[in-house]
Amino acid sequence: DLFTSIADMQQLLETERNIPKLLDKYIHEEEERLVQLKKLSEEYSKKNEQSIANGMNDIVNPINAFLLIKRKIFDWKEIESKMNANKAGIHVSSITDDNYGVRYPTADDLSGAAIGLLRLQDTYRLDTKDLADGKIYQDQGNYTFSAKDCFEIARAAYNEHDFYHTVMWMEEAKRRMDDEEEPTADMEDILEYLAFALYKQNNLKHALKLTDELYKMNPAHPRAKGNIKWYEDLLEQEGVRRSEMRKSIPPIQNRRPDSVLGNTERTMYEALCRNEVPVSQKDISKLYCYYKRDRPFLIYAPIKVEIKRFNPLAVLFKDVISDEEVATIQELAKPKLARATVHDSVTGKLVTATYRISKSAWLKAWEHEVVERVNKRIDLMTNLEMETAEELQIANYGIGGHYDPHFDHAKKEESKSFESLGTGNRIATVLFYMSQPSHGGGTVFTEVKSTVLPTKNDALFWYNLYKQGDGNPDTRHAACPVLVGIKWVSNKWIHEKGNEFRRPCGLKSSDKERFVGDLGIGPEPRDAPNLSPNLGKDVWETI
Ligand SMILES: O=C(O)CCC(=O)C(=O)O
Ligand SMILES: [Fe+2]
Repeated sequence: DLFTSIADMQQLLETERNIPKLLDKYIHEEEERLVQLKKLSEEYSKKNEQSIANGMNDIVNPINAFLLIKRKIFDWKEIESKMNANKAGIHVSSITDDNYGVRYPTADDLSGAAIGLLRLQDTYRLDTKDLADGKIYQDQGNYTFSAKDCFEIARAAYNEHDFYHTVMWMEEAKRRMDDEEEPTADMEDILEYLAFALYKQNNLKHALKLTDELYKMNPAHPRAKGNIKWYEDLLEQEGVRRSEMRKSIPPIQNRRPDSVLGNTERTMYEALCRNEVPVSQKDISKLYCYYKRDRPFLIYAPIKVEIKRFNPLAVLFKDVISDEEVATIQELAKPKLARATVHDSVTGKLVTATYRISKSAWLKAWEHEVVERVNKRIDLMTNLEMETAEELQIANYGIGGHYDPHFDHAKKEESKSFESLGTGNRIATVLFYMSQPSHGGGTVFTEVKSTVLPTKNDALFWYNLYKQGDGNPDTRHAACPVLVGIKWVSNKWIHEKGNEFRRPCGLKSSDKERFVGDLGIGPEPRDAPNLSPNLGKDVWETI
């Protein structure tokens, strides 16, 4: 599953660069082999001339006949092995082998990329023709789709029983075919698939019309005639008279399936991803920024905090990871990137799922000083315990890569999820943005309707659990599919254990912080320098 990460795609480009070299080597070897074969052929024809000159003598004499047969066998063996000694296999496998840096894409990768593209189309409401013209919003790409490309996308949808997109893309393939001087796709295939998808949408008359067209185009088509009869029979069963079957044909009405349209969370997720959900001025007016200075180290190097929303509190730590640190972390993660997994809520085991498409890797503090440094910084940012936190997780999202709405914490009924860690539930999440995709890839909160667009070098933070310990359902969130650009993030999931004094318990779910590090005893940083009461009163004067 190459399509799950951009990092792998970049490696694929590297591999691509090696292909001409490899081809040249192969051609050279083949040329040598052909020279040898040519020599053999010349020797052979010389021998032939001789036996013709000898005439019947060679055959009627038993000794000669024996020698002739023997020679033929051995001569031929040599020729045969030279002919078969084509080294293509070795060269091909060196490109397609898993161990050649990166796996070469397969048909599955192509359909995965196609499905990713369809997800983008739905989420960002992209027009099929625009997309096929290589246009995404204002960005005009360098490439356009041929009829065949559209056909392949439609076929990927068809294989997923997604007839809504099958119709959309087969129609586009058909339109493009009409404009192509040298047709890239097969109109008969398009018509057959399109007809079947329309039948699945209960548009039988239109399916019949297209199949009639197919039959007219090629009366010898292996299935056209049978399909016509099949569609006619189905129409008959619906009570349509034969004389009516080809009249008042309904137009193609391609609506997104109700299963999607009726899903309010999905609809909200997509609207948030498009950043279309307005936030009230009243809510915005309560937000503010402050310098976090409540730790001795931070008095000299305060952290800039931007409160993004309250209830649940979500903040953005500004400029908390440098470009160099990001680059180091990416390099450390690249060789380890593997398709992201999720906890199976029943077994607690890690499994892959279509609702989370990205590649991820875990980095341990001892692997590099940068990782250790970042972990220490998270302590300063959040005031929470790092000993019991999970290792740093690095994620890289590819075409259409996303993570559907979910909770980071385990719900009550999922008690197994973090059992093996023995550190309790995920009390809070830190999400570093290590790149800035130019379109899409936001982090959205579906219950409280907030969108946060990634800003490189910043880290988003929120508490998943109430101070009282229960999971906060308002933290439900998702990663929007990346539309244009690359999305790299790092996650740090902080656990309950060890935070008993760092984040003291509350009694009710309404007991909550107003800002990060709020112990309920100091003034709010909006009104006062954010100095910890534990630092002593005269600290401010000393700096
Ligand atoms: O990448 C994002 O924006 C969010 C990722 C996320 O929610 C997760 O990995 O749990
Ligand atoms: Fe998450």
